Amino acid sequence: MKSWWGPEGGDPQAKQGIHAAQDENQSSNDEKENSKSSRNPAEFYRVKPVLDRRIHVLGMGNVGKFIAHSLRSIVPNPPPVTIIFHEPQMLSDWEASRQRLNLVTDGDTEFREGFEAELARLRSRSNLKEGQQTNTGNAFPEASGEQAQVQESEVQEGESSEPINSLILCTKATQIYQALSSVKHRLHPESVILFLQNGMGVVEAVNKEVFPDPATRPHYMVGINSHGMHGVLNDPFTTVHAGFGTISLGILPHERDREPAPYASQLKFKAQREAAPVKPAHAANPDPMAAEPAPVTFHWTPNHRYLLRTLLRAPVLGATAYSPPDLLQMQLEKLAVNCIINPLTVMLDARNGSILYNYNITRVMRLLLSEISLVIRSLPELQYIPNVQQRFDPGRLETMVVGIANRTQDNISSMLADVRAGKQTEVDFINGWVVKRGEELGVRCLMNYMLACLVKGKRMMVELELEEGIPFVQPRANEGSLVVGEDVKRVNLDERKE
Ligand SMILES: CC(C)(CO)[C@@H](O)C(=O)[O-]
Repeated sequence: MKSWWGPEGGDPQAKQGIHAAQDENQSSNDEKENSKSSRNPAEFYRVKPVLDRRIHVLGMGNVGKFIAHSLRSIVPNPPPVTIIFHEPQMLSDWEASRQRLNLVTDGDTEFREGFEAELARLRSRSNLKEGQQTNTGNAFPEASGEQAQVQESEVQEGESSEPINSLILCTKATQIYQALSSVKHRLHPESVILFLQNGMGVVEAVNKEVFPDPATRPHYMVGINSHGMHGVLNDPFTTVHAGFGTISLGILPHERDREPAPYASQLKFKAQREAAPVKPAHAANPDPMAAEPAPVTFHWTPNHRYLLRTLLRAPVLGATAYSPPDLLQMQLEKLAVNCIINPLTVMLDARNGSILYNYNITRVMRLLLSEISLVIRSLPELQYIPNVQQRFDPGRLETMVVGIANRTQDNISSMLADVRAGKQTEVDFINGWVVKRGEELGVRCLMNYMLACLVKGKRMMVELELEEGIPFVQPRANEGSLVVGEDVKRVNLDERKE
């Protein structure tokens, strides 16, 4: 498996991002404005020391294991790392094992140890909603007697109620609510959460569903991972680092610190109102009479700084820090690539290279990209950024998609792997996000809508096939994480034998 963002395909504009050292300068500049006493990073830490160095990693898929392993590889003085499992069985397997995470690179296995492990059981979405009513944003909310009892009785063996200051969230976008519900009561307004999901709209969904009150909401960071990893069959604590990539990181300015934007998308497109002509998609343009936006000030908390600096110290991650507008544009570029490669490989049931050198597929790609490009170029949040029109031109996006499909031609896309395993896909956070934002901006994205529906339909079909034990995919050797379909088939057959 190759990383999708190799140096040879690196995009020159994307590389405008600020390197760690520059970021340090940038952030100290911001702090000069924010606080006269914080003149340099050392002073920042003297004024606002980090009391807890522990980093929690939630989501023990390949990305989670890779991140946790990399953090423990930092020399000198690696941070204390807690890995969080969702299933009691996984925690028992870990406790029965040598309690090591292994990373295989070019056939060499390196192990890391010294992890703490905890259980945090997934809660249903209805529990999450209940939690919202009681959450005060404090890691130890003062619950009423009855609530306290419920919370106390819910703490099982292996679970913890200690506050979490730095959390790296590595679950799939589709698992985000349940994952956060399992630790929500341990997060507080000064905690920082790093989101490492594919697609867009995850943070907005979390704000709506999990942390609706900005006053008690934790701080956020976002990361874009381009490393390629896969698992090893019957070895839950080993990950193969199959393609070297990077992790692009940035902080998201918190609503508590944000200036109100001088623009707003007002036009709402409703699919039912067919008769009404679709207005030109310029609702996103700022009001010409409105004042220029105030410069954004990034408020760095000690936990932000600590988590960012720690990740930058892990060489294998290839982490780089970017300003929020640069990171947003990189996320949108990745989104455009995912909107094409992921669903098309699902529909073709083939590796990434299958979309290349095929004129009919190219036509489909262009139709999809025309919608995606228009939505992105109409986004109000990009209106004051120079060169957005050129950067997200459909032709340029096509060049990117083709380049990445070519470089990863032997990979099975994450969405195809999910569909083959009968798992829920991230399509709602990929093509679904384009459709949703398009609706808000008056851009009708019928092709992306249709493709998202087809992916969901195909997934449903596979789930039914798996339930009936029909074999349909043969994995290649060593593709441990991709053979779930095979396992399920085997389990079903075994059950029948019994
Ligand atoms: C770019 C990509 C499609 C390459 O496999 C990857 O982001 C994925 O699999 O989701």
